Amino acid sequence: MGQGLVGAIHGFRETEKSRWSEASRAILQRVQAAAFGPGQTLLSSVHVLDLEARGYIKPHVDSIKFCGATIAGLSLLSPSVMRLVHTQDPGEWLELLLEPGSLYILRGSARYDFSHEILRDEESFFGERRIPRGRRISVICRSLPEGMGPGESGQPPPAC
Ligand SMILES: O=C(O)CCC(=O)C(=O)O
Ligand SMILES: [Fe+2]
Repeated sequence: MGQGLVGAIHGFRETEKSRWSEASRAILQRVQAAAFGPGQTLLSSVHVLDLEARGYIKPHVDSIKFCGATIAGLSLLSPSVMRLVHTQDPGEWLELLLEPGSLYILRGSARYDFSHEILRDEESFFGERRIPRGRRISVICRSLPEGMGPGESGQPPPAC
């Protein structure tokens, strides 16, 4: 696990999955086509995170050692709010409403210069709108760090 994430996620279980049904593979291929460039190699397994209704993710930047330039996450079941905050200027922030079935893509400045977090139920508002949190499952694809071949990732982190 990347150092950035230790202790960042509360109320969860997770797995790394590399074998998928044909139907799921078709969906993952759409995610990959939308989010990743032809020059990007993906981590060999996909990260599946199951957050309970009271679970949440504290602000963090995914490890630059274990994860490359792009993070793409498919959200399932409960809607949630993801907040991005600039690491050098906390006054610069934005929130994303992650509807079930939606895909977010963090790359460029959003990947490196902003932390991301998933708000806990008590704080789960999108603007004025209350977004009650239930169980949420996310399916997260990440690229490998630049210059790292698929066989060189060492211990694949359960999460970045
Ligand atoms: O659940 C998500 O969509 C994000 C998870 C996350 O930030 C992480 O595993 O690093
Ligand atoms: Fe993350």
